[in-house]
Order: sequence, then C-alpha cells, then structure tokens
Amino acid sequence: MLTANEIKRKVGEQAAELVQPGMTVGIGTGSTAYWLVMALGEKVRQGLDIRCVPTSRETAKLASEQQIPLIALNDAAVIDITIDGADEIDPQGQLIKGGGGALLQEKMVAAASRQLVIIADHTKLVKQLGVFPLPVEVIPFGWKQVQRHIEALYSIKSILRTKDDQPLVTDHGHYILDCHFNQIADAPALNIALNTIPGVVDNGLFIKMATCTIIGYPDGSVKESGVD
Ligand SMILES: O=C[C@H](O)[C@H](O)[C@H](O)COP(=O)(O)O
Repeated sequence: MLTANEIKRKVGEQAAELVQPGMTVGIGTGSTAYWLVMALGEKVRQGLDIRCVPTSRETAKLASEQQIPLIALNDAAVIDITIDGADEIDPQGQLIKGGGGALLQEKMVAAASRQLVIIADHTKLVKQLGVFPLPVEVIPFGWKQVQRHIEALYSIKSILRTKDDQPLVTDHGHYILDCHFNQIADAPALNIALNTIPGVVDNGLFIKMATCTIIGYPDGSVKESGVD
C-alpha cells in the first residue's frame, strides 16, 4: 500500500508526462503540485523546453530552485495546460480549492488555460462539495462586515484563517474566511452569489474549469478521467 505522499508523487509524475516541448504550463500549489514541480524540474534539466506560470509565491520559489523558466501571467498569451491539486472534487469535476491559500492566483491561471488537469489522491473525491471549509478571499478592510453578511445569508459559521495568531495574508494582500457550509447543493449558484458580495475577492469554488482528473489510490492504481 502506498502512503499518501507516495500517491501524490505518483499522480504528480504522471501529470508531468502530459507536458510537451514548447508548452506554456500553469503550475499549481500544494503538497501534490510539489511533486509535479519536482518532476518538471527534472525534465527541464534534461532539456525540456517549457515556460511556466506559477500559481503562488511558494510555487514560484520552488520552481526557481528547480531551474524551471517562469513567466508572469501577463506575459502568457495562452497557457496550454495547468496542472494543480484540489481539496475536494465532486462527480461533475467541480472543485473546492484554496486550502493552501492560493485560490485567487490559481483561479486566474486556470481561467487562462486551455486545459486544467487536477491531480489528487482518492481522499479528495466527494459526492457533494462542502465538508472541506470553502475558502473565501476578502479584502482586509471591513472583513468582519463581509463575514457577518455571509454567515447571515447562509446560516453558517466561518473562521478567519490565521497564521502565528495573526490573520493570514494571501500573496495578494487579502484575508481568507473558511466557510463551513458542510453541504453545497448548488455550487455554480453559490460561486456567483459569493462573488457579488462587496469585499469578496473570489472564492475557492472552481466550476466548469477542470478538464481532466488524475486520481491516485493506495493500491498504486491511477485513474485518469476527462471531465465533460
Ligand atoms: O491553495 C491551495 C491549493 O488550492 C491546493 O491545490 C489545494 O489546497 C490542494 O493542496 P494539497 O495537494 O496539498 O492537498
């Protein structure tokens, strides 16, 4: 039986095989995407000609250490493929992302990509989204007002994400409210509704964005599926 980390490594390495010479590649954030970056680094050092758009400062640092050429999203006319992890994946390929706080940049990079390949271990598969607290990125000004608004609208609790007893500040200077929906019946509607609340920058729902999932299992098997 493979450990969780071995499964992540396996799917990361399998996804790296999708990357062809000349491609512009969006590279995800998190413990699964870590293995993708390591595998791409190995290929680059062996001569693979690609350029990558990182989805966070953390990934930019890791990729630079691996000598992977990076470009800014502004300088990428089109991104051929983005490969990223997820916190929850439902049967329609809808996602919750942002457990690592990178949702905004990840969503922007994904939106600019021809394909979004999601790599994950089987524990991320769910029947319905919502047990994983949905990250909602908000501007720091008046964040408590936004929190009250969301909590009243949906009768839920949310928690300001912290680090070292201080509000966690994202790469783009925002805060994150982790919203405990438990069950999200209509993810597309919630995605739109949350983003219309003044002060909300974006949320971790990725709707109709994933084009393929690569899921690893403890027995070493990997299932690659297209998303309709
Ligand atoms: O903000 C972080 C990202 O959305 C990650 O891709 C997500 O949290 C999954 O991370 P991991 O592969 O570490 O479970």
